[in-house]
Amino acid sequence: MTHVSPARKQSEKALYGGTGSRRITVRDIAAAKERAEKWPMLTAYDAMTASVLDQAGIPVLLVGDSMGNCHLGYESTVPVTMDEMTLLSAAVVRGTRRALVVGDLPFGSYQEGPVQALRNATRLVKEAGVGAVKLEGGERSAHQIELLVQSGIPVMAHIGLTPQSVNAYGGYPVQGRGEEAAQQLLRDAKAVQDAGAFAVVLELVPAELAAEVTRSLHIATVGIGAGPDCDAQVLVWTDMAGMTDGRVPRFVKQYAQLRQGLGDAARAFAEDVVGGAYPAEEHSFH
Ligand SMILES: Nc1nc(=O)c2c([nH]1)NC[C@@H]1CN(c3ccc(C(=O)N[C@@H](CCC(=O)O)C(=O)O)cc3)CN21
Ligand SMILES: CC(C)C(=O)C(=O)O
Ligand SMILES: [Mg+2]
Repeated sequence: MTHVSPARKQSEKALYGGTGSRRITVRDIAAAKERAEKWPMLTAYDAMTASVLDQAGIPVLLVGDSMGNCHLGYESTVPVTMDEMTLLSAAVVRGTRRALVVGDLPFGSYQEGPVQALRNATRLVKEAGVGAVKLEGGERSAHQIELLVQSGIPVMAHIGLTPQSVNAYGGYPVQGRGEEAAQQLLRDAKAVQDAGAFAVVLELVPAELAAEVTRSLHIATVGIGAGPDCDAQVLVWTDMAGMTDGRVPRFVKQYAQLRQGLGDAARAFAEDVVGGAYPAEEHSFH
């Protein structure tokens, strides 16, 4: 007879602040919605940063295609490839023990249709070890979401502002303003829920509309620039920690000034080397 230990049966008490050492799953996300419990999500692009965020108790880490502009030096998320996503997603999985790691499907990796989406999502699950994937689009991506979910791959959807369409928008404008756009957002939200998504990112939509979507869905909403009433909130980690160079979007709150701190450390090291203060006796061997 199979013995199921109490530890294994025990479900996660809270997504943030929970004590469980096993990895968070999409079932824990569903349970948090039942408890009306809010939770945080951050992006991560490498094992070291991911380990810091994991040890801080962040329950869900997104290997965002924002790696394009935040980590790889591209202008936007558009050039990011499946090879890049797979490499960095594997690093984030290796750097974490508890967080659910979600991998973004990059531009061009799912737009051809459900079969292409399944091929690329399967690669992220098998080669990188992610627990779920994310893709952009509401009604327009419902068939992709359906096949992935039917195939056993949990999907986080992403509606409102979908940054992979930056060339069509001509920028990053707020979405869902006006009655017609609001109705479309509600249809998109219902479509991804019906397709089987376990959560949906709402990006850059009016707070009142995001609250209405959150009330009308049984899956979790994850807001970014979508007001305070979503079930969860996500930020790009470099924005949140003050590491991003230059202007950050209005919805960002900076909780540290790592860019300043790292620059200060580099300048102090450089001055010590130039002035002969480093290495000192305690750093030397005889
Ligand atoms: N560092 C970073 N942070 C992000 O949040 C992010 C990325 N990169 N790359 C991918 C997308 C692009 N995102 C963006 C980029 C710019 C704005 C922005 O500046 N929006 C205007 C609103 C304009 C309006 O009022 O219509 C703003 O002032 O916030 C928003 C989201 C969100 N994502
Ligand atoms: C901002 C989040 C939702 C994202 O898609 C990303 O970082 O790529
Ligand atoms: Mg993304």
